Amino acid sequence: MAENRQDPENPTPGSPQSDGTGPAGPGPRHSTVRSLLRLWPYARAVRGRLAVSVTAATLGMLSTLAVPVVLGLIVDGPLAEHDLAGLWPLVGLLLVLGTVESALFYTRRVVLARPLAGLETAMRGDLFAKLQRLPVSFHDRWGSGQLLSRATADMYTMRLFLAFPLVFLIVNSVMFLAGTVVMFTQDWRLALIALVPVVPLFVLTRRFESGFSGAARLAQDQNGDIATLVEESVLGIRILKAFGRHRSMTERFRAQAQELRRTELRKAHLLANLWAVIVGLPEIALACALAVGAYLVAHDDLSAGTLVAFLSTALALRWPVESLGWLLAYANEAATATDRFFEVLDEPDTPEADAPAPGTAAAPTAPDGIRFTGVRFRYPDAPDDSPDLLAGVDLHIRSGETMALVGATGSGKTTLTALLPRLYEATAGTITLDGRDIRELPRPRLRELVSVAFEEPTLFSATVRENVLMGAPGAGEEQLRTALDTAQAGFVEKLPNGPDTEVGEQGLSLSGGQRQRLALARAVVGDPAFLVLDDPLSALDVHTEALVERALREVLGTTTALVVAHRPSTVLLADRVAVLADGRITAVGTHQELLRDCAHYRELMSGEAALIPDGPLAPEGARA
Ligand SMILES: Nc1ncnc2c1ncn2[C@@H]1O[C@H](COP(=O)(O)OP(=O)(O)OP(=O)(O)O)[C@@H](O)[C@H]1O
Repeated sequence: MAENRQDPENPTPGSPQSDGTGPAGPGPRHSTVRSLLRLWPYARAVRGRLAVSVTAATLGMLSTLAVPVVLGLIVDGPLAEHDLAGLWPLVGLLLVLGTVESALFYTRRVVLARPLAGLETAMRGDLFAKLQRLPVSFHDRWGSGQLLSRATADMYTMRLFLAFPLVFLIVNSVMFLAGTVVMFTQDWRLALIALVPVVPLFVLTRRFESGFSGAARLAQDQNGDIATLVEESVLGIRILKAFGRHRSMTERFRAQAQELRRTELRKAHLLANLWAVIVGLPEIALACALAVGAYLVAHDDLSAGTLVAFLSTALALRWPVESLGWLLAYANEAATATDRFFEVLDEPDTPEADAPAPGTAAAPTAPDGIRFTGVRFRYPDAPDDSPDLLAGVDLHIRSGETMALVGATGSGKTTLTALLPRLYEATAGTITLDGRDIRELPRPRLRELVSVAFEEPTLFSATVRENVLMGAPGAGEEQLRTALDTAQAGFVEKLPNGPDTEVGEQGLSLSGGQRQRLALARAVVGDPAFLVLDDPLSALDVHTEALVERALREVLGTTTALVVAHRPSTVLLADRVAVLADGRITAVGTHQELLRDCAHYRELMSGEAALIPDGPLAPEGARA
């Protein structure tokens, strides 16, 4: 079985690199707006509420802007004329404006909270469904933490952007334009002075954006790398402890965390620089406007009330301008999260089934068993100068026959078995089941027909029953019991809740042999027409192995099976044995025939055979 675990000392090969150089690294960087526009198909569902939220926020902002105007009226009117009676209606108006503003603020928040939570759920659901559809080769390339961070942190970033920064980008722009118009109506000279910083700020924010978006992408990718490292360390904690590698793993974690810290500091530095200018420049412009305004009031060229109103308006515009920094930062982070989300969603799906060759799709199938004809395969990331791992495999497993597959370690046995349920696609040649090309079968149908038990038995955080019945969702209690009996999984009855006992994450609360037996039960529960077993008994003791073998023989009598075997005892389950070497099937025959005629087979079996010189597996000569 190909071990896809990571060497604790080396990073996941081919996982997306945080420097963007990995196979699944960042795609072409789009502009922030273009990236964010891709969210529209999801945001469309909440467009009505988004509009209500923007409208409420805009009206709230406008009522904020109206306050300085009323203040100006108070200063130039009732205060200048000592008219106390005229003061109260204007004070009342200020109160109304304050109340309206808080009501609108509440509306803005409430109206979006629920639909955006739904939107996040929908996006997360799409991502998960996509991950289930993507081929195994995709998962080989991507670190699990990269996918985890896309399904969690990135989703949160996108939802938060739609809830606040997006609304405020629109509202603040409207407020800025409205405030500018108000300032020009109050005094155009002061308005021009106050607006001088707009040009340098525009140039600066463009520069900031290009620097910040790179850092935001790097930080999000580094977060994914850290998630991968944490996940692998937790899953592999026993190995790390057993080999005393927990300290070196901690060092690696620290190094990655430091890198992330540096990136976050770079982001903070860029933002701080922008902020210093965003806050500083308008303050200087405002001070100039105040000086000029005071001069104009002193020369009776401007009323004091207008100056108060103008300054209050300009001060009310400080928030839309100052918030620009974090709004842009958030927009960039959301654009990066969107890019990362769609990088996964844009990956080509595994087709359900290839177009059947004309006239063959509905062809009646004959009981022909499994046929590999000229099958070739190489992993996409194999070195260019390496030969194909499978270089023309021809093998016929007759209907109802059990064929053992033996070969040196790394010869490609697991890979060959993985081609049958189309976990990988053969690069050339054909594989047929009862005469029908597997590419013509819809994948769900193919996987109903072909059942698999891998050497590394993966169990999910669910009950034993759920784990086993995964192999045949419609199966009932009787089939469950039969499958558990076949796999000699009697230990299940002794678990606290029998088959309804939850097995921990990856079934870690069970022993290796127990997990292997449950995986075997899962493979046989649906009485599959074709069974693939990848060294299914490797973790069992001799006694249990013998019991499983006896029960398996009954199951194997009704199916066509391919069994990867390392040990003679497993080979004995089979009717015939095929030898895989140099990417081809070099010999096929019964165990005895191969022992007699095939030197490579003798070599492969000799280690085990030597241990049982008088056993039924011993070469003729050894028993003599
Ligand atoms: N996902 C993968 N990507 C790239 N190369 C892989 C992948 N899986 C396996 N390989 C390589 O393919 C070769 C064959 O692996 P495979 O697991 O099929 O061998 P095997 O005969 O089953 O070995 P074993 O008897 O040790 O289980 C190995 O050199 C392995 O490194």
